[in-house]
Amino acid sequence: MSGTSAALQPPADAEKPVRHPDAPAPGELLGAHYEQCFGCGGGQSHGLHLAARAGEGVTVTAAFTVQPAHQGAPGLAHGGVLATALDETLGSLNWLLRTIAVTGRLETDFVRPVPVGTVLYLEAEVTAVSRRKIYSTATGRIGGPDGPVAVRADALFIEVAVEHFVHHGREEEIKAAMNDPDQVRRTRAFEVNP
Ligand SMILES: CCCCCCCC/C=C\CCCCCCCC(=O)SCCNC(=O)CCNC(=O)[C@H](O)C(C)(C)COP(=O)(O)OP(=O)(O)OC[C@H]1O[C@@H](n2cnc3c(N)ncnc32)[C@H](O)[C@@H]1OP(=O)(O)O
Repeated sequence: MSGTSAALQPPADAEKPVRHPDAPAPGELLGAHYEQCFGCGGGQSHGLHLAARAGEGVTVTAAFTVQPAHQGAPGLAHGGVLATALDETLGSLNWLLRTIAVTGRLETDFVRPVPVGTVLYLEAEVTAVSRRKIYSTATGRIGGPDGPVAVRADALFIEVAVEHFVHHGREEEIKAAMNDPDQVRRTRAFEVNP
């Protein structure tokens, strides 16, 4: 069974997404938006280390190998970890819009079990934009980039200002991020008007 709730249907006046002129070129690796991110950061030893790559239009691809630390049942990936991989891939689309956004809603279908050691091949696309709301969809395939779909998701991301993190994040990490020139540079790469 699969389906998408009404909250993830773009309104009639939603617009087609526009790739930002300064977006990374198709084929370019996007890199981590934050070194300590569980999804994409290199600084989390049990993280997913998901490496997303810009595609054509407002699309990305990514791959991640399920590790023993990601198990739910014996030898199988935890569903929440797979949802994280989808969430992270969908979030990386915002590099192409040069918009900072957070996940408001994420609806996931788990179609096939994903064993430890499997490479999950992810693809994501922004389908519509309505003011601050960014609608997107993703799939994760196994056995190869054209293999069967194991997981899929639809999502709604909401655009936020950088102050969202400064206001809500724990002070010690926020201070460290603001004092890290590399982090400031990465954050600016997300913003249209840094
Ligand atoms: C140097 C400085 C250091 C900083 C460096 C930072 C690096 C930055 C770079 C990149 C970061 C990217 C990070 C990606 C990480 C991967 C993705 C994640 O895991 S994100 C984490 C999980 N998500 C949350 O924690 C959101 C928690 N929720 C909220 O904070 C709020 O609810 C928020 C911002 C989502 C919305 O709150 P409102 O007050 O701003 O806006 P309202 O008016 O409620 O919503 C706006 C519109 O969106 C709809 N909406 C909001 N939430 C919805 C929902 N759950 N379902 C359906 N519609 C929703 C509303 O109905 C409204 O629609 P209508 O404009 O009226 O048509």
